[in-house]
Amino acid sequence: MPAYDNEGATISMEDVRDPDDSTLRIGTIEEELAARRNRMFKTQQSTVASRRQQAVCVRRAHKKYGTTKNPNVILDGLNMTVPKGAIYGLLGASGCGKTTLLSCIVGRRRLNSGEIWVLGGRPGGPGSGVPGPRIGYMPQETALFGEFSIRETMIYFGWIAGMTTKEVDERIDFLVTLLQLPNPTRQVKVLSGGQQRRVSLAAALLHDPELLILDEPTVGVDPVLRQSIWDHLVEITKGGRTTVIITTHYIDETKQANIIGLMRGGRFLAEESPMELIRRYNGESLEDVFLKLSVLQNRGKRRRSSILADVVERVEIPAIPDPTVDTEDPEVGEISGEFGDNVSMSSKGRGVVAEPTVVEALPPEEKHPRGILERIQPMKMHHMQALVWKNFWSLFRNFGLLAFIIGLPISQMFLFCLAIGHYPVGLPIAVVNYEAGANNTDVLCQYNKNECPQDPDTWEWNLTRFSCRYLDFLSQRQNNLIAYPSESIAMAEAERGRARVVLVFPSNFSASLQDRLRDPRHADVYTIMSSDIQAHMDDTDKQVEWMLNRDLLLAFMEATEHLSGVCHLPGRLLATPVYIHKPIFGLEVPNFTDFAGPGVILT
Ligand SMILES: Nc1ncnc2c1ncn2[C@@H]1O[C@H](COP(=O)(O)OP(=O)(O)OP(=O)(O)O)[C@@H](O)[C@H]1O
Repeated sequence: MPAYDNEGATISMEDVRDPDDSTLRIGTIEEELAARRNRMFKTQQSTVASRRQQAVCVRRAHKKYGTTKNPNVILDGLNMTVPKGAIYGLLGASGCGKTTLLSCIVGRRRLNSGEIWVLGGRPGGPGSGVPGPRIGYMPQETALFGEFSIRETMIYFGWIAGMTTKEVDERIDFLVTLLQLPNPTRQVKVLSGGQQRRVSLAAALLHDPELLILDEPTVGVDPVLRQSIWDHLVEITKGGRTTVIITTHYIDETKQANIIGLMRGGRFLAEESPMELIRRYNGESLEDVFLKLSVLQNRGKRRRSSILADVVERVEIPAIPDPTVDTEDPEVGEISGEFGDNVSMSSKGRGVVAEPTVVEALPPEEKHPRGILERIQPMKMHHMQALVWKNFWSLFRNFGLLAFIIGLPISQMFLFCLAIGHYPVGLPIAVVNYEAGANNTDVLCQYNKNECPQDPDTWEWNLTRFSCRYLDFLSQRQNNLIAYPSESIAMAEAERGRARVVLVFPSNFSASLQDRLRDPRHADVYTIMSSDIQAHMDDTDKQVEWMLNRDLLLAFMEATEHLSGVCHLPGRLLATPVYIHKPIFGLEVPNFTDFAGPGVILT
């Protein structure tokens, strides 16, 4: 009785091999295919070890694009088995998902569910060599650097694969001859599209990988060259070390493949040797076979029932419900007979001709303990070397980009030093000086600068117009003082952005200040309030606000020091009792450009 996995797939012939029996040799691909045909319905147990023996083994692959509500299902439970040493032709209509499948195999995309084993490991997993020098991948879209010559391109990819420059040079001559490439000194960007694709193919062949994955390598290639490419593929797979998976739209050229997988509707219609397919379906060509199988699939006939009805006892098996499949759609739910697993079936297995099933789950996935170093995968030296070399030359040869990269920070620094960080001068300061009189339009009002307002006999103070003294010193720091007759007008102007600060001096400012200093114990709130200069700051620019604030305080200190001077009193008598010495480091007058420059350069 055959063993089926939980989608009803029987287990492949290679899976039945004892994984521990290392003496068991895989024969030629033809022998293997014949053996599989004979064992098509034999009970076999699939093991991880047996899957890892294949070059590529895909099991129950599901891949969809789009949203959950509107999914575009590309791979729908696909199984694929590529034995080592085979040329595997992957065929299918445009858009059926060949590239998607290949990019999952090389680890560029991930399946939504299912298993992929490549050269015994999981793509991207530890020890798989995928991605890495064990595989050579020629993508559909070339990934070449236009500024490089053909030789430099080969050196870059050779270094990535761990080759030395000497080894690359030795290989270039052979590849140039094989693929009829132009002179290796020619720049890639001046090559034709077909020539560029051949350079891309050369890059994949360069390091003689164990697994070659070629996505339409013969597009735009003339028939003679196409033949020599195929001859080369046949040659390199002869020894059994190299495996090739190749997609093409020229169906008949895959006659030289050992196995072809005909892909349609997210699954394989067949996975067989080309000659056997032609014989079995009595087709004139592979194209003919593909057409017949497509018609069968469209009719809703299961390949297994239609092809193998004559060899299998007809037994009805219950369907395995699969919520992802629309049971009303006759296009979906075909059996996709994989040669590796022989037959798999979907949820629409209702009424399928098959033997009774024993549903077995896939073997558990191998768990690799991964250390932190393994997880972050530090870059290898030869990768670093190749990347630095590539980036250096591609920059060096692209003068516009180089000029931009060097010129941008220089011009940024230049503009920064020109425009930002200077000491802010000429800031508009609105002054409402009620002490000088509401009608006073002269912001620098009159006062006796060198006369001491202290009686020399009684030492009584008679402080007047101290606001004018203060404004005099402030104007030496900020020279754009504008007088306004009232606080409301000045505030309105500041709100329109015409003043950075509004200074208001109460009408009895000097007298109150004098009272406050002379007899602080009896100074009431009114006296204290009216002896303050009221300042309303525009705080949108913190740096400017900070410097302006500093000027307002320093001007007050200078005015009081001057007053102490003319009265022959100690200079700091009226100053704030905190003495700021010269800075230990930095400048006494701060320079914002010096302070912010390093940050801007780093940015
Ligand atoms: N990144 C993506 N996002 C959404 N849909 C995608 C994406 N890549 C491919 N598809 C769709 O998946 C389907 C299969 O694309 P894929 O490129 O795998 O087909 P293909 O068989 O390689 O086609 P061709 O032979 O023309 O190269 C297409 O319908 C395509 O539009």
